[in-house]
Amino acid sequence: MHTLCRRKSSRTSVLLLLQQFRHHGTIYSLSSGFGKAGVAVIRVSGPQTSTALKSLCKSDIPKPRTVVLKKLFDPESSELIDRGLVLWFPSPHSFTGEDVCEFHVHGGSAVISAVLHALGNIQGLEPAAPGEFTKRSFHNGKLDLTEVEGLGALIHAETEAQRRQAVRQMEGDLSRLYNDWRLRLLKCVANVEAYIDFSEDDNIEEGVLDEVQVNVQKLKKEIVNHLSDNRRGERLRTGAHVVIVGPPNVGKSSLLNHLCQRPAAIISPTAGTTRDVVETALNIGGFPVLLSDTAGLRETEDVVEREGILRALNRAKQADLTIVVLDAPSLWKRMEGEDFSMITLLKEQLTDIYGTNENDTTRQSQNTQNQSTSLTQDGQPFQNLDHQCIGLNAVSDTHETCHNLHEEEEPFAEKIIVVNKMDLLTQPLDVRRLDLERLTVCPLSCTTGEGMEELVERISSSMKQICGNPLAGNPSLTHARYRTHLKNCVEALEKYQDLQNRDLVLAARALRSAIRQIGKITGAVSSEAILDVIFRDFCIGK
Ligand SMILES: Nc1nc2c(ncn2[C@@H]2O[C@H](COP(=O)(O)OP(=O)(O)OP(=O)(O)O)[C@@H](O)[C@H]2O)c(=O)[nH]1
Repeated sequence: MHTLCRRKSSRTSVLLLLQQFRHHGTIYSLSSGFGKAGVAVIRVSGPQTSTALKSLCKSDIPKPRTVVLKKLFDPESSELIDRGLVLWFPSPHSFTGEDVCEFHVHGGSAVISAVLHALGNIQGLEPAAPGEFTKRSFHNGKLDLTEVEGLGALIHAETEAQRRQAVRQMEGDLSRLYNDWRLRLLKCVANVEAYIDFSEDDNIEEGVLDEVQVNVQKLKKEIVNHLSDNRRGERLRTGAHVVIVGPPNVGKSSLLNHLCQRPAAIISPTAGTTRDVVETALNIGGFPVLLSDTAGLRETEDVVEREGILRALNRAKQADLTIVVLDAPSLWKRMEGEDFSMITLLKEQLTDIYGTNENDTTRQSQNTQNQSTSLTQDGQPFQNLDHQCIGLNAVSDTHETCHNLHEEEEPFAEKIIVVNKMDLLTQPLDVRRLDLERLTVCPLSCTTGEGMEELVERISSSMKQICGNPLAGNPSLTHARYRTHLKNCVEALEKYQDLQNRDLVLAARALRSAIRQIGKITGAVSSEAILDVIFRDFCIGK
């Protein structure tokens, strides 16, 4: 235990020493957004900050963390640049942990340029790289990597739910969870190493390994639970994919335009107008949605349209939520006078859309196992028929082949059936009779707007399922890299369990590897290459 701690503390001090030398320059940048604004904030961080402050203000440094109104001058020409607010944050009580100052000036581009130019002329000052202030903050122990990424997510947050999740992460909720796991594992490894070192002298408590085993098992269960989240946190951070599909001319583009309240897609009475995927980002009920309109699905010889249909099916396969649009007049025509159940009818409608039947599906799935693209008799490339299973799963669970193919399918591949153009019906169509388990049917008229509110509510409640409540329970796993490291961690814990009775030295090594994996999430273990990737997404000035 002692040796372990000593080794760790000497490594930590070398790391700290390295970090101190790594970022010795003084950086400056505009920290508020570009474009005209009432106020712009220019930030400086590093050892030369006080020099920069005195040079521009032509006065002594103000009291720490107190706003003062100052005239700002160009140090070279002594010309007045602007009058603004100045703040001084001496190290270590600053965002970066270094000496920091902020100039809050008028937001015109000429003012900003003049202040940046004046700062650039001071010896030792250099423009900041993207995310460099935050990177310094990380290196100085102010934020760990999960908090850094929470801050990044907060800056990019566009909806209320995204903001809530990001604030929680920035405030250290995930960091606390992962650090708790890391500390518990450190305790386990310390006990195992102590057992290895001292057991022969009988100097170690009985049952220490049993206790480790119990703790490892408990921890593994907690991590596995955390991983089994249906990627809620990631979906909330990046946006859930909602895809509109259906036959041509049923009003898919009209629906997209209605939802995003702008003419994003072309609407026309000509069937087959939409050829490619049209994507737009929306906020539905506080959740981020990436909504796609797609080409109408039908048999066609047109090569461009076929490519559009292939893209539509691909998009639908990746969707978190699929909105299948049908049109009420054709649905009504099919129901009129015919005596078959709603399930059969709907199944047929979906089969029409996805153009397959049970036998086809079996044949097609064999095709897809062998090759993703095959040729039709006339030598034309065939679309990847794998996608044609979508929709049928929801209707018939007896579709074994479909099911097998979709074992990997996300559980949130939900579907909503929209019956559009209700305004054209002269006779009532009781769409409630179409309600099926797992499928919601929403009657709608894009022309009159009737049914739109209910549809938005339905999408919104699907989003709640897909993205979860960011404030409830344990914090969500928000980044794919956390998932990778946690999976590796679970594997290492399983390796420990496998080896503990056979080779304790190797088992201890597996435990240490599990600790390293968690350390990589928080940044306790990091490399410049990984940091570069993480900070690359930050803007300049942050
Ligand atoms: N009466 C009526 N017409 C509608 C409604 N929704 C859309 N339309 C009309 O139906 C036609 C087709 O609408 P689109 O939104 O282009 O249909 P689409 O499904 O995107 O068509 P494709 O691009 O061919 O796939 C247009 O003339 C729309 O004005 C509706 O609720 N009622």
